[in-house]
Amino acid sequence: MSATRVLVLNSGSSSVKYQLLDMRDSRRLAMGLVERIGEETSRLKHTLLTTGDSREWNGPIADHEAALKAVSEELAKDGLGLDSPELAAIGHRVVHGGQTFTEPTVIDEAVLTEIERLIPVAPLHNPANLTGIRTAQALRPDLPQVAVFDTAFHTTMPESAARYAIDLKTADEHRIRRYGFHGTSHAYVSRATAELLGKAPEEVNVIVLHLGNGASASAVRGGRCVDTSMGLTPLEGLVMGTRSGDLDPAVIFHLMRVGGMSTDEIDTLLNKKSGLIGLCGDNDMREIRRRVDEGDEEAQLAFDIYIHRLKKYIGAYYAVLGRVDAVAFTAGVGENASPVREAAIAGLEELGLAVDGELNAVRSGEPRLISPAHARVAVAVVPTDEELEIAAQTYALVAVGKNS
Ligand SMILES: Nc1ncnc2c1ncn2[C@@H]1O[C@H](COP(=O)(O)OP(=O)(O)O)[C@@H](O)[C@H]1O
Ligand SMILES: CC(=O)OP(=O)(O)O
Ligand SMILES: [Mg+2]
Repeated sequence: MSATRVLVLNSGSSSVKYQLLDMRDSRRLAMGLVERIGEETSRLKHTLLTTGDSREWNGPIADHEAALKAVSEELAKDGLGLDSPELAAIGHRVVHGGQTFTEPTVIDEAVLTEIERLIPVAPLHNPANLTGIRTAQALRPDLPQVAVFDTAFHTTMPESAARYAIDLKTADEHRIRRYGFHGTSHAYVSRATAELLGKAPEEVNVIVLHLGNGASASAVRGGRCVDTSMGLTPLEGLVMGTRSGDLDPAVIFHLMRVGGMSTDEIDTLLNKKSGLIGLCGDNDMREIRRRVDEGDEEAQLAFDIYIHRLKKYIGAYYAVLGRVDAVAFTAGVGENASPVREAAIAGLEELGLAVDGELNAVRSGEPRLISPAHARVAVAVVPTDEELEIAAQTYALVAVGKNS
């Protein structure tokens, strides 16, 4: 019996998402989520997809190591434990791979050292990713562990997009450049959008809008990323759940000199207390829309700022690409919030962009067009599947070794 299963771990700052897939037919066997790690009210939700049964566990889970052990126990209850001989590999989402990692990579000590070296540029993400890897290694030391990097898809950006206009020597000394993130999602969604249009990825230019709690836009020409909105860290670009996105860098000097704030305080302000939550106290788009519908002015302003920034990036990437075949909305907000899609595209008719109200209101887990028939540019909702993409890349890497 050959091992054909892959466990995918996506360790976030306070959560772990996981999926177990059988790569013979890319079928999901189990999936789940541990959230609020480090709090008293942590929660583990596990679903066995072969039966559809779900279990929930509530109580304190101290750290990512404890979370992964709890996940391993849940999987074992369904006979899918990490000790299974059918497990071929564990695939890990790693957020920052710098310029070093342009491909999925089998993890060894040197790879771990490099991921650790990149912590200063991904302080919310890389430490959690590392704990996930180390815990998984301790549970199955014999198994290949593969890192799939958020930054990899963006390494095709030309220097004109990847460089900041600062002194070259200083930039190079500190490896300051635009890396971009959510690359696994941008890669998957741009390919799925081409498929939806019945074309090969090489034939189409797509603007991908990944709108989750973290949010980023990318310009993809013929399957290759040519620009993206996140930069050195996942703080640049769009307005996000808790992150400010773009601002005048002088805001930081001002807060230090005039506001008397420390570097760490400003870091926390911009990464955790800004964006939608900073503007209106809520970061969940469902809650913000509910408040907007009740006439809440703060929520309306937060929504308007969010949409204004999004629209600016659509225009910018239209100009970068020159010709656009599709704009694709994805992730939690992009897939579910029809008012966001409607407002972001409103007024762009001259660019060939429009949304059909009825199509936009459809709720579905399938890729779908929401632009009117015969529109010059397709507008689409394309659900992302970072876990499937990580599993496919992980399996491709380990299966090649086995079959050759
Ligand atoms: N039905 C919905 N309507 C509007 N927004 C939604 C809906 N469901 C989820 N969201 C938004 O999606 C966000 C989470 O997106 P997700 O892609 O899962 O983020 P992440 O992977 O960064 O945690 C939530 O914070 C919420 O704003
Ligand atoms: C890179 C990033 O912002 O990731 P997430 O959306 O998972 O926070
Ligand atoms: Mg996400």
